[in-house]
Amino acid sequence: MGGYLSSWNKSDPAATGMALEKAKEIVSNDPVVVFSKSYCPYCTRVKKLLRQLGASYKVVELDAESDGSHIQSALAEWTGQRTVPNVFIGGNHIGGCDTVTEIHRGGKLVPLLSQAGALAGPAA
Ligand SMILES: N[C@@H](CCC(=O)N[C@@H](CS)C(=O)NCC(=O)O)C(=O)O
Repeated sequence: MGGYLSSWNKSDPAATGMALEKAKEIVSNDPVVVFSKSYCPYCTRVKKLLRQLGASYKVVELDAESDGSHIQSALAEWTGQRTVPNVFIGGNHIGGCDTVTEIHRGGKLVPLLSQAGALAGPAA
């Protein structure tokens, strides 16, 4: 059985493996990474919070990437989380919008961002 319909959106271990390598490389190269979907309101909320805090962050919009569904599967295998936003800070998996918001409420988000080097230093 061939054709694009038979492969559409089905699990593809090789592609997921390659997507995992790619996701790990992105996460190790950027202090803050948000795997997102452009239409996702929770993603918008997280990106807005990070922007308001003055953090620099990398966004990967999975719905705009040709291998986005493979990256999503790879993230699910790696982190146990399939939903977006899927946020990493300092190379560590943090979670989604609820978790990031909760961490911020507890006063721990800014220190995490700072430790990861995502915040500009204090003005001289
Ligand atoms: N409680 C989650 C909600 C996230 C959520 O429901 N995201 C939706 C998109 S708006 C999702 O990932 N749905 C599954 C999918 O898009 O594959 C959070 O705080 O991040």
